Amino acid sequence: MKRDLQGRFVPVSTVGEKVEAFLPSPLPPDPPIDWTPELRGKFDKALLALGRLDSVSVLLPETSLFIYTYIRKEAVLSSQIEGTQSSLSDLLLFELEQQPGVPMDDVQEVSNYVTALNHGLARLEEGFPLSLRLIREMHNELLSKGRGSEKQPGEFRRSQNWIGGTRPGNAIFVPPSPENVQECMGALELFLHDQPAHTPTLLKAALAHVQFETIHPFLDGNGRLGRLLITLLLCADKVLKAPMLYLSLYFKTHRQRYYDLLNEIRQTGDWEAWLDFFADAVIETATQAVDTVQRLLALAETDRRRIQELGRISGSVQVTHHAMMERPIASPVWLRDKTGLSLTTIGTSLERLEGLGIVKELTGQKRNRLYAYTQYISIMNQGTEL
Ligand SMILES: Nc1ncnc2c1ncn2[C@@H]1O[C@H](COP(=O)(O)OP(=O)(O)OP(=O)(O)O)[C@@H](O)[C@H]1O
Repeated sequence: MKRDLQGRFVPVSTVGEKVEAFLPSPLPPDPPIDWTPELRGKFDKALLALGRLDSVSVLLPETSLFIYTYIRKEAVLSSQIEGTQSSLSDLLLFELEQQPGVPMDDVQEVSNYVTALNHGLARLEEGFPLSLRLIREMHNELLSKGRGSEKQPGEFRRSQNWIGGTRPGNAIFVPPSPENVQECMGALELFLHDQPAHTPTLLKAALAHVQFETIHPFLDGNGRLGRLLITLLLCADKVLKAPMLYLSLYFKTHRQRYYDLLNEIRQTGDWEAWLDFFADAVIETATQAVDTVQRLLALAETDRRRIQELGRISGSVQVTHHAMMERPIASPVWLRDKTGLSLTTIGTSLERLEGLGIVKELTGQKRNRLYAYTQYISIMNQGTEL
């Protein structure tokens, strides 16, 4: 559905140039969303896919083990959109204080993303609302260490920014001036808190993401934070009990269409086209996530049966294997601390797991060895390869 311009242009002077900054109208869209049977059908399908994802993550005890690596997979993907060259294994090695195969700044960036997401989830758990304060706190975590630290972590921008182009004059888009950021974000916060009217969560997440990117409230990290916001909203409103839905891979795969849609909504007011894309993203991503969980569970089950056949020693090998489902790259010391088994027993268990081809030693050294649950990592890795 076509609407008028979704805001107004305000002349601003920046970096010696006069340009038109865009001041978006507050959400929700006016006139309201046109729920054609096709769009309604797609949203119903998206909600169904989310429900399935939520039920596998809640009903199966083992899925809680996957979350650790799953969040890290998202961090890798979301940071890759930004141009960071770090893999899931690099991040897991970094967290074990081992040297990853890529520049430290890159992996630090991915690690910050994990910290930001976990911070947001922990605050929600405490009962803190999804508010501007929480968004700024997460931004602080996202940029506080490494490359972004000079880009005002945790603070809304105090200068004019622009998207695309080398200067404001040839930019694709100039977001609102810094004087208007607080007001725009205040309106977005009201919308998130269902004022003046309730908006169903999935629709809210879709609309808020675009509005957040249009306001571009920070100097850097707007893409990553805007993507985090989607998952956080779904968790805050209990659509998902575990943070299992991440659209980064879909946005990365359909990047041009994603950017075009963000741009076009402002001009044409065609929110429905964006909602259609967003629902497709949710359906595909949630379905893939269920598939990943099922493949991981099947792998774990097959490996457990093989371990069973080891006979008398199998008990401690099972315990070690179980711990490696939480950390698919682990050191013997971490496994000892996690399981309470002795280092000697862990060593023997890892040898047996290696013998079965389930784990692989990574360092080739006699000391400070590291073990990877290779097939598990390769299932998780799908889509993250550079
Ligand atoms: N034309 C546009 N209008 C509004 N937002 C846009 C437009 N093009 C891109 N964006 C958004 O801006 C984000 C990039 O902003 P920024 O560089 O601040 O974020 P980032 O997290 O550092 O980078 P990235 O999103 O590439 O990981 C994109 O991910 C997208 O969400």
